[in-house]
Amino acid sequence: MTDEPVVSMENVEVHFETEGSILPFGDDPEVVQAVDGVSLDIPENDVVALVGESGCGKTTLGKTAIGTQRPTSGSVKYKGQDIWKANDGEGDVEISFKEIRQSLQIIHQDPGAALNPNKTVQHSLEAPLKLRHPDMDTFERRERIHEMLARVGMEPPEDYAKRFPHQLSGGEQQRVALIRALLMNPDLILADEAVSALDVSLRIDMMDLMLDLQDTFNTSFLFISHNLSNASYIAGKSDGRIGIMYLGELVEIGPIDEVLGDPQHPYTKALMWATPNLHPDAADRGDSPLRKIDVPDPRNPPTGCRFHTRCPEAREACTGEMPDAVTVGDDHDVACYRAYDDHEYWSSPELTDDGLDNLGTSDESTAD
Ligand SMILES: Nc1ncnc2c1ncn2[C@@H]1O[C@H](COP(=O)(O)OP(=O)(O)OP(=O)(O)O)[C@@H](O)[C@H]1O
Repeated sequence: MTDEPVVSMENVEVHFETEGSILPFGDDPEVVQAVDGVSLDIPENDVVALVGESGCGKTTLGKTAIGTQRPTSGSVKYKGQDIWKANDGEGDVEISFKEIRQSLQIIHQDPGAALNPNKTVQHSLEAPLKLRHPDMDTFERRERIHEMLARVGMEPPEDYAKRFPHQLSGGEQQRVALIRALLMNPDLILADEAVSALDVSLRIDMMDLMLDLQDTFNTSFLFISHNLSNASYIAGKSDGRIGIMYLGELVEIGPIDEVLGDPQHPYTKALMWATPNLHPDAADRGDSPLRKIDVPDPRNPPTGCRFHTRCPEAREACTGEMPDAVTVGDDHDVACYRAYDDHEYWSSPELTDDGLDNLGTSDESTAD
C-alpha cells in the first residue's frame, strides 16, 4: 500500500439533514448539500490549500478527509484502506481505524479552545508522546518537548513548558497545537483556518513555520482558508496545489501558477478579483465580475453548474447538468463547460438576468 496517496477521496458527498424542524406528515427533512461529488488525492508530503467563501463546505470536506465526518456517499481511503470500512470492521481491515485517526490530525482556528486550560504546555504535549512512544521515559519526553518548543521559537523552552494556555499569546497557542499534532507523527494535518485568527503580520511566520515542519516531519497538509492570499501563499511556497470550492463542489484545482496564472473557472476569476493583492491591476480592476453576491442556499442549490446564478459567463446549457471536471493543464482540472471545446455551451443562448432568480450584486471580498 506504500504508493497509495495518504488520503484519497472519491466522489465524496456529505449531506446533512437539518434537525429540529417539525415536519408535516409526509414531508422530507431539509437537506444541506454541504459537499457533493468531490474527488481528491493527497499524496505523501504534499500541500493542498482549499479556498472558498464561508459555508462552501471546506471544513466538512476537511473533516471527511481526516475521518471525523462520515460521508453520506463516496469513499475515503487512508493509504488504500477505506476509513469507514476500518471503522465498521468490514472486509479485510489492514489499518485499524484507531491508527488511521492517529495519523490524521487537525489544528483549528482557535487553539485556545483546543488546549486544556488546566494543563501546562508540558502536560499537553506529553500525551501524544506517551501514545506514540510508550517506551520514552520522563526525561526523554521532557527533552523532546523542549527541543520542539525551541524549534518553533518558544524560548527558553523550560519556561514555556511550565505555562498554562492563558499565559500564551494566540500565536504561541497555535504553535503548541501544531507541536501536539506533529508529535503524533501524522501523515496529514488538517489546518482549518489555522492562521485566520492571528494578526496579519504573524500569519506569514506561522505558515512558514508550518511548511518548515511539514518538510522535516514528512507530513502532508490540507490547509483550509476563506482567504485566497493565505491559501495561495502556502500552496505556492510548498509547490502544492490550490483547490477552489463553490457550494460544496471543487470547481478548480491545480498548481498555483496554473490556477492563478491561468484561471479557467469564472468563480476562480471572481475570487481573484476580490483579492486585490493578487490582481495585477488592483486599482483598475473594474466592477465585480459576479452577477450577484448572495450565495445560494445549500439546502436548495441551483441545478446544473451551481455557480450559474452568479456567473458572468453563464449560458442556458449551464442550468442542465453539473459539469464534470476536465484536465486543462499540468495537473490542472476545472469543472466548467467553457473548458470543453465542443460542448453545446458554445451554441447555447446566454443567460440573461431576467432568466435567473434572486439576482443582485455586492462586492464581498475574500481578502481580509
Ligand atoms: N453538522 C451540520 N449539520 C447541518 N448543517 C451543517 C453541519 N455542518 C455544516 N453544515 C452546513 O454545511 C455547509 C458547509 O459548512 P462548512 O462549515 O463545511 O463550510 P465552510 O466552507 O467551512 O464555512 P466556514 O468557513 O464558514 O466554516 C453550511 O451550509 C453549513 O451550515
